[in-house]
Amino acid sequence: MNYYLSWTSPSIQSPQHVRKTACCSPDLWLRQVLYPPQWPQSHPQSGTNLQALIDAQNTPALPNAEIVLVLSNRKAAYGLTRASSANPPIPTAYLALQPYLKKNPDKTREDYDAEVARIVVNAKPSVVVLAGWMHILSEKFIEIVEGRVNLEGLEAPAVPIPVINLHPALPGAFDGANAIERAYDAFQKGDIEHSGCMIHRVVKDVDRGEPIIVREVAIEKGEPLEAFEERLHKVEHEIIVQATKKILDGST
Ligand SMILES: Nc1nc2c(c(=O)[nH]1)N[C@@H](CN(C=O)c1ccc(C(=O)N[C@@H](CCC(=O)O)C(=O)O)cc1)CN2
Ligand SMILES: NCC(=O)N[C@@H]1O[C@H](COP(=O)([O-])[O-])[C@@H](O)[C@H]1O
Repeated sequence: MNYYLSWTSPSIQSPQHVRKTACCSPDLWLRQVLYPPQWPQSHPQSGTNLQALIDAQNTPALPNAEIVLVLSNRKAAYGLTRASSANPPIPTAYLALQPYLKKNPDKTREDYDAEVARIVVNAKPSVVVLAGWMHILSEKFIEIVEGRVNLEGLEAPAVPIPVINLHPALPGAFDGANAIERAYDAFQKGDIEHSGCMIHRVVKDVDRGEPIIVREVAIEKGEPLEAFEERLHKVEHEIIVQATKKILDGST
């Protein structure tokens, strides 16, 4: 069954005209927090996993795919540039936590997550992919995108929307932020022999969802962190497309 896939406010029309969508937003999913070894999110080196998905559109890796919306939680995010520079350009949107809380002093972080969920559900996606999104999503977000909780003024999703995340470590190894650097340091101490990356389902507990694709990545003795990181990112760019396709194909 051929799907016509578009992203973020995507639409997949199968021959049965079942309207499904996959939702991919580098900043919703790829937002990076600034920490020393990482690029500032405005740096042209960031959003590379989004770029992998952009490049995979309408190829055998991701057939009939088209990204239609990119949501950012940072104005300067280079993912926005990647999206608007794509051919055809991909529409973008923006919602950041702190400005939201400043504008809505009576609201909470969970309310912010609910608004993020509103944007996502309004796109009617079949999947939400987190790929560098550095904000821990509350259960409220998950409940809304799965249709278990209704949000005022929001048409609930027809089917639960799976949320998947790209994590630059092996299952249960280095949960949380800065996993690449922590794994590299652990290797230097002789605590691990290799590291890896995975795509897993997103649940309330960070990085503890069911793995979908797991790939080991070697760390070479004496190599600088940057060399390991480059090798790992290359693998990430493969698995993020593969895992998204698996979810959309219903093969996982
Ligand atoms: N409910 C879930 N939310 C998120 C998950 C998840 O598995 N469940 N994965 C993360 C992505 N991630 C690791 O893969 C990750 C991102 C960010 C953090 C973190 O500590 N964030 C802090 C600090 C953020 C900041 O400094 O701005 C926070 O959100 O308060 C840990 C793990 C995406 N969300
Ligand atoms: N815990 C989540 C996490 O650390 N995610 C990491 O953010 C980077 C995004 O890169 P990109 O902006 O080049 O796509 C990726 O390395 C991804 O594994």
